[in-house]
Amino acid sequence: MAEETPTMLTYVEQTPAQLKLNVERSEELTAELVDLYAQKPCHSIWIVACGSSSNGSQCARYFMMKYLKREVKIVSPATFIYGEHDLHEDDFVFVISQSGCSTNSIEALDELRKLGVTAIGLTGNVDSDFKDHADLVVDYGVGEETVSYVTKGVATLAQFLMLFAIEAGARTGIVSPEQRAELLNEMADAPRRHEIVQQETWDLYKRHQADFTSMTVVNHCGFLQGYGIACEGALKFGETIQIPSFAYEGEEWIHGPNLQLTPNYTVVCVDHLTEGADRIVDIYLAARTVTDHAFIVTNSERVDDDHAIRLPFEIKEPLMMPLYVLPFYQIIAHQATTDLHRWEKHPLFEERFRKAISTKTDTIDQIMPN
Ligand SMILES: O=P(O)(O)OC[C@H]1O[C@](O)(CO)[C@@H](O)[C@@H]1O
Repeated sequence: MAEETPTMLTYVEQTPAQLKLNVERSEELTAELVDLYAQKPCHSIWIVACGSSSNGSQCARYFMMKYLKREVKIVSPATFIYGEHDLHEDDFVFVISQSGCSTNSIEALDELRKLGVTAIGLTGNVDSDFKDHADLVVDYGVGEETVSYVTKGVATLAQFLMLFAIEAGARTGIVSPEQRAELLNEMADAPRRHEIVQQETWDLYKRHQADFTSMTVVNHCGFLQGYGIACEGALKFGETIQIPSFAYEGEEWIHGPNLQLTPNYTVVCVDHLTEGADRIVDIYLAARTVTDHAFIVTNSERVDDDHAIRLPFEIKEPLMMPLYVLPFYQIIAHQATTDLHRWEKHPLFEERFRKAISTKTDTIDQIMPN
């Protein structure tokens, strides 16, 4: 029997097993990057990445800052190449591309070489074009993912960056052995939590299928790691459902973009579960006064269950939550696109835009044929 073509959902469902495998081989998985990091005291960390690779980094950013006690800067490859590359001599820089085929990320590796800096490329495909442009190619451990609307790759990237922070922190004496053990122990529960969120999302989707298949404009809000998750949600909804979909830091949303709110808008909030959590709930409740199409990931009792995704487990380190909250967005993006028969793009986009400008090398057709 012919094998079924994998979909986004195939890889959402594979994510818990990959998260489990990777946390169990934390030290080995991150060793190459940790060795380089520990060679000399680091000033700041720069991550150069676009799209989901940038969002996965945004999801891990505050965890990395907390456990490495360093600034972590995320810059898009073009911005880096065109001018924002004034590196301090002790800065630690790497470029991320899951496919290893994004032309802007490949050029950022070339830019690093021009600047005389070791060009480190973090990727899910070590045999991609990255290998011809990097001094060191590091595999972040996604396993296989052949669908270009990446899902497993985003969660495992965020996990890799968090594991890197734990192991580099432990190696440089910032993270104690007890802290390391506690963090890895909680991360070992992320696969189970991921499965719970998958189920919660299917329940929410079934209750609100009419809402999720009638969205016209979506505004996504969150703070800190909640903002990272919202950024990835905005990208996925935009890429797949093909509707205007934007992410805002919560307070930024209510300082302007909220002025366009109508009962037709969809608003999605992600509670980051620490200081400021009340504020995101306030923002969600304010949005609900105008539109019924408002949803939130939260454990707050101020919010009714009907519009909420709950996280019914003991969370000690909320900065880790992207590892198991991302499927909320991924499942809705997949299912709404499927229900709406919206996988095809506009014919002029296919015929003209794709020919007018490219963002990936030709190798992408072998790496992500689906
Ligand atoms: O991580 P990569 O492979 O560089 O891709 C970055 C982004 O490019 C896209 O494939 C669009 O070209 C996005 O789906 C993806 O998030």
